[in-house]
Amino acid sequence: MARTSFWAKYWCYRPVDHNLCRIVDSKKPGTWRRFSLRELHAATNNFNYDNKLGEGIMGSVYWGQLASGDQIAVKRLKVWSAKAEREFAVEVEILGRVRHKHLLSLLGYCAEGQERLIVYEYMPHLSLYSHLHGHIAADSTLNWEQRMRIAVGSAEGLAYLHHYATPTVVHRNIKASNILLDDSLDALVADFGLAKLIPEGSLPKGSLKGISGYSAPNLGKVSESCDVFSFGILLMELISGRKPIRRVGGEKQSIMEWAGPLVLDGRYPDLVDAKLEGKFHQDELIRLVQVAVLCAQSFPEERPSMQDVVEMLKEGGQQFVKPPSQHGRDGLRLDEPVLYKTSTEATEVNNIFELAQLG
Ligand SMILES: Nc1ncnc2c1ncn2[C@@H]1O[C@H](COP(=O)(O)OP(=O)(O)OP(=O)(O)O)[C@@H](O)[C@H]1O
Repeated sequence: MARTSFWAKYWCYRPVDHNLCRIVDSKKPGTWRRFSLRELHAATNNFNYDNKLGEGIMGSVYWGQLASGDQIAVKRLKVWSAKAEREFAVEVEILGRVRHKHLLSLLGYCAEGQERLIVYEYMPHLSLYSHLHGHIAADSTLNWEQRMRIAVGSAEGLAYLHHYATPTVVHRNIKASNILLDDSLDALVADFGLAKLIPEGSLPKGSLKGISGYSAPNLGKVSESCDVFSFGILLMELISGRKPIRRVGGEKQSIMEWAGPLVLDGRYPDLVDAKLEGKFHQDELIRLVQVAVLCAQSFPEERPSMQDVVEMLKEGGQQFVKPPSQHGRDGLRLDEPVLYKTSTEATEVNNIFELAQLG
């Protein structure tokens, strides 16, 4: 079967959305600078265990407070490229220049002796992971509107990295713990581009390839489409409140394996996190589910670009995936969505679909 093409055909005739180019202003520009090790020791109480926010594959993150009173998060890299201080600084400075309101910007770095540290603004509302599955999950109910804003915001951040940053950046590690939430619970994509600082072979095999359930099945070259796949998983996680991988009867089940039959039966409301107690926006639910399914397709060339994703998430009224009731449960695989090319056709089906499935 010939692959690709829908996106090429559909999107190449669309006017360019210049909004994406315009949203480059950061909420807080922050002042980029080099920190001394001494200053960071003082800020984090000597990297005290009590200050530790968590640990990832590249190192531990500590909460700290500068003499100015500003709160920071300091990532202390445990594995770093043998690059000289100067080279490290150059690479981090490139990342530091990437500024967007939905990207967690770097405030600076420290490279002294054996230490390599990266300094970020501290996000008191922590990560999406903490809200959905972590230690604050029991007390947190992100409502539908907040989830929708997180979906659109993180898509915009990622689209900026893929399409407008100079140089463009493939994130490589999109997941709920790398989506941080600001004071208004808006999303900031964190940790972008850091994988570049890690030398080949210094991490356990597969650690960046997402043992956690976010990684695309297509092996080989890391590209933007791998981020798009992970973003699809993230969307389904945001809708359902489920982890990307669960153990069911001793077997691992991916979130898409769980969601697939529900999507095929058109039971979209059954995908929604029970914590929302049925309070969600039906049209937006359809949009989120369909975009999630499109992003998580097996074949990378069939996935939309992040720019397309932003437009689809923001635009109401159009359906991009033929509803399952139109071609039968056995006829549709998640990696073979049937796509509509005209909005009229889509609208008609959408109406039938809404009446039949959600009415
Ligand atoms: N600026 C920040 N403000 C608040 N919490 C943060 C900040 N940066 C990171 N964290 C939290 O610190 C913890 C560790 O982050 P880290 O990025 O090291 O690991 P991770 O995201 O869990 O995994 P990975 O290493 O694969 O990215 C995570 O829970 C993350 O959400």
